[in-house]
Amino acid sequence: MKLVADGLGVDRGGRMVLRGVDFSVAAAEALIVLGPNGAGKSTLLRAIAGLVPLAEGRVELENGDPDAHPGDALHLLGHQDGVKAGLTVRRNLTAARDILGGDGDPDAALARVGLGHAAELPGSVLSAGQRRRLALARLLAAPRPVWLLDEPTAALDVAGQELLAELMAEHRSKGGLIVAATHLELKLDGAKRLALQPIVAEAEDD
Ligand SMILES: Nc1ncnc2c1ncn2[C@@H]1O[C@H](COP(=O)(O)OP(=O)(O)OP(=O)(O)O)[C@@H](O)[C@H]1O
Repeated sequence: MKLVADGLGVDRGGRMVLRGVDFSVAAAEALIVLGPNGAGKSTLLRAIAGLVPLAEGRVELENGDPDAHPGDALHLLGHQDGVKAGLTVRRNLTAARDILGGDGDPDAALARVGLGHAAELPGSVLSAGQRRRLALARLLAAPRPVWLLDEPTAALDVAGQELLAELMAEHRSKGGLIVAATHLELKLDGAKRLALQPIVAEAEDD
């Protein structure tokens, strides 16, 4: 399994925000996407997930399950944690597993991210860091090989960042691959790097 982008370009609102993006990430590898605000990191993850169309180039999951839609092979953990406020923490996970498929154990996932004590609480009472931990638990409850992580350390305390590093290492050791967008350093041993810069509007020719 390999995630490959070749000459990828994306237009948002009539302006190219990504152009000529090339990368290749194989099973057990990771790619860190770096860049300042507005460089197109989130857009790239959404383009990989098929949530925004490509204006140029291609991105494909090679040697994945030929019968599966590429979107079924990935998780996109975005800025929004996707926590349903009216559901309990456990129900948040079981609902996600029902929708996404998979055979992960929700209670084991909650214990792993340090939310075992909160299983019966409504999602609405979780703190920002707990919401992010619940989003990480979703990666465990509905296992998928490709993790697309957008600023995954956001709201996590030091212990939470250690936990994230462990989960990412375990995922790779099981043959998963990771693309993570960040402003900051991430603990991802041997990761490839892709540096994005905002595309400055080109001067118009008269
Ligand atoms: N729906 C949209 N319509 C028009 N422009 C958009 C849209 N979504 C994003 N953009 C623009 O695309 C560019 C890249 O945005 P993106 O959110 O991908 O950057 P980012 O690198 O993730 O930034 P940050 O570090 O601030 O999260 C920005 O200039 C943004 O204004």
